[in-house]
Amino acid sequence: MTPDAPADPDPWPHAARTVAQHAAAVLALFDGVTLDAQTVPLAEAGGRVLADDVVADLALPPFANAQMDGYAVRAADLTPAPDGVVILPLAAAVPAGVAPSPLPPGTAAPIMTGAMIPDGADAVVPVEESDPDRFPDWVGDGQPPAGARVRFIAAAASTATGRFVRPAGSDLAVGATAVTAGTRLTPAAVGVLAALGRPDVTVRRPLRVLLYSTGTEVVDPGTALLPGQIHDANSAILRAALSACGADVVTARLVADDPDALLTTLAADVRQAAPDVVVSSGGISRGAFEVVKQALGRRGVAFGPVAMQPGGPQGAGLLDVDGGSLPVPFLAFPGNPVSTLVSTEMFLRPALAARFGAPARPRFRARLAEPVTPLPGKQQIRRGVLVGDSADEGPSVRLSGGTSSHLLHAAATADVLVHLPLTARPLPAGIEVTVTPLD
Ligand SMILES: Nc1nc2c(c(=O)[nH]1)N[C@H]1C(S)=C(S)[C@@H](COP(=O)(O)OP(=O)(O)OC[C@H]3O[C@@H](n4cnc5c(N)ncnc54)[C@H](O)[C@@H]3O)O[C@H]1N2
Ligand code: MOO
Repeated sequence: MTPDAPADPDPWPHAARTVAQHAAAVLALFDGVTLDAQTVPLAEAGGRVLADDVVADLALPPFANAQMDGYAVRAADLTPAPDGVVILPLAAAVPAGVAPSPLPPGTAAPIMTGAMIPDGADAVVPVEESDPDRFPDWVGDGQPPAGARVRFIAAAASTATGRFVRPAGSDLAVGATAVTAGTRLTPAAVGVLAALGRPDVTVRRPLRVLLYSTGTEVVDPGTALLPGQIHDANSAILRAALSACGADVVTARLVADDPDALLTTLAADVRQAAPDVVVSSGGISRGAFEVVKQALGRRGVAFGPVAMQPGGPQGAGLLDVDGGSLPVPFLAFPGNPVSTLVSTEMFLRPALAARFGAPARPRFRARLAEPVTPLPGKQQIRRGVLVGDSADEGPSVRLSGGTSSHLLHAAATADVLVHLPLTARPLPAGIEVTVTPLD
């Protein structure tokens, strides 16, 4: 197969896209991608995206229960003697996990946290408000000896109806939407589904991703380097980021700077692995061996500059490997590792968050700990370490490493991406900038 694209195919219609324009173009690539629903055991559902609303068919809590270890009472029975003390005869103890007998009027039943409130009771007096402030020994066996009584201290007399009672449905009512379709299942959301008694849950299947790291010089970690070779860092970066986004890398390859071979392999992989998106790194700038650009420039993928640093060269489009029958979103990131990392955070993750429920990065403000002069005409994304977070002034950020996109180790020591404003003016220390976490 001979690629029919010239070495440097037409760039974007605009000279350079803005970050927002390219982000919108990347997002639009996913318009035709839908992820079917699949049922998975709840134990495997954390982080997945819920396919359908889950409606509560059980109230949470399912029954009124005690919020404290103490005594189930009728609040109206706590009429104090002149010295403020209340004494009540004791009824059978109520452990958690049983259906108790109704509470005889004028009595108090020892009750444990989570145990069902007996019919007739409407409040719980904590054991600390009895004298002595612990349960009598017989409570472990359940039945009170004849004449057993509890003496409450004066504070207990102010017990109102409902005190330390958790009503049925006070967390979630029957018929309410427990978790909404499209929600990424957090530990708490999985917990709610478990509390509702769901052993499994219907979620969206993961996005299928094909990864291509390009460059004749790039070899797998674990391989001894020959002169001129480097290890493939980009596949590791992309795999980790995609995994955090809930996507599956179905195939990953290292491909040499041979456009014919790349096209042949890519066509076979697209047919076989049926990816939802292909992400490549390298081979897209202005050299003589730009394998991705040369192979795909006339196959639906456009290449050109984005006014961003790092990550200036970009490629994106609907890849056409089979005469248009299998258009697949294709994102071509630049080869420098920090460029791949920043491109992932600026374009891929936001699109996956918007379309498929991947976790979006929160944005927050931090003050520059040092002055910095941005690159004119480009949205510069630096790497930074948060230093100090005063209650009055919020966090500060110190830049980690220089601007160059080969400085991967400096990026690995950073907490955040630092989004410098689009200005050529020097930025003094103390000015606020937007940062996004990098974990
Ligand atoms: N004359 C020009 N040269 C370059 C320009 C330009 O505008 N004019 N842009 C520069 C910028 S900015 C970037 S970024 C790079 C992008 O180049 P490519 O996308 O073509 O990437 P490569 O040339 O293949 O590689 C760049 C660099 O990254 C290393 N690399 C590649 N793949 C990996 C990998 N998987 N793991 C680790 N490192 C990798 C590669 O060895 C190169 O050092 O172009 C500039 N040049
Ligand atoms: O824009 Mo390149 O991505 O700086 O290194």
